[in-house]
Amino acid sequence: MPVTAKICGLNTANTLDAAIAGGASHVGFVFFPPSPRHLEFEFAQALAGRVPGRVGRVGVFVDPDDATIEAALTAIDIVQLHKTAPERVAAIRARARREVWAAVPVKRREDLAAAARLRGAADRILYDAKTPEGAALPGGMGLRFDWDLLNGFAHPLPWALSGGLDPANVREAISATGALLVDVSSGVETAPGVKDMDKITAFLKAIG
Ligand SMILES: O=C(O)c1ccccc1NCC(=O)[C@H](O)[C@H](O)COP(=O)(O)O
Repeated sequence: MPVTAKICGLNTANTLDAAIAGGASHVGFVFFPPSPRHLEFEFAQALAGRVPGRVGRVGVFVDPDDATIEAALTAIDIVQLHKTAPERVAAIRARARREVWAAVPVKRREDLAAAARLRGAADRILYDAKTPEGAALPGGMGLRFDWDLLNGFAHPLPWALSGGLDPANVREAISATGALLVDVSSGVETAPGVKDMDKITAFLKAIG
């Protein structure tokens, strides 16, 4: 099975185009004002218009209210939720009528128990590195977790691997975990929120 990739936190036309040209299966737009990758809805819509139908447009949210999701729906195909309780994930999925991914932050093996609670609520789990208590962002911080924690884990849903991936380590991450979908943000940036076209291209080449 070919491995595919989501390039997250895209915020310029050039870097979005590089992700599409490089073969990304998904592109991510962040709707979370504290993030350096946050997009206004109108701009997200303009970016979304550049994305061909074969590429999934993923909206990234942190425990959003209904109005926030509603405002973004015209720009996205998939809702990705962080810090959102399973019952709320299910409610958003029912209301938005979109595929829903839910992040499971991982630092220790016991963190994986959260995955089972998403069965029936989400369509896909995004295993991501747990960010420190009090951190401004629940993702997009370039942190990785111990990939061996996924060894032998019975995944309750389709899943993707995220957290601290970059062009140099993504191949090893895929070998270690068997991931078929990988997700990256900081690893293809030159500074927080500043995506780099060459790094995007290198990341997508590395998984091919
Ligand atoms: O990227 C953000 O700014 C962000 C903000 C709020 C919630 C989630 C966020 N990112 C989620 C992602 O899907 C990232 O791609 C994922 O956490 C991996 O990030 P990185 O470790 O920097 O590659």
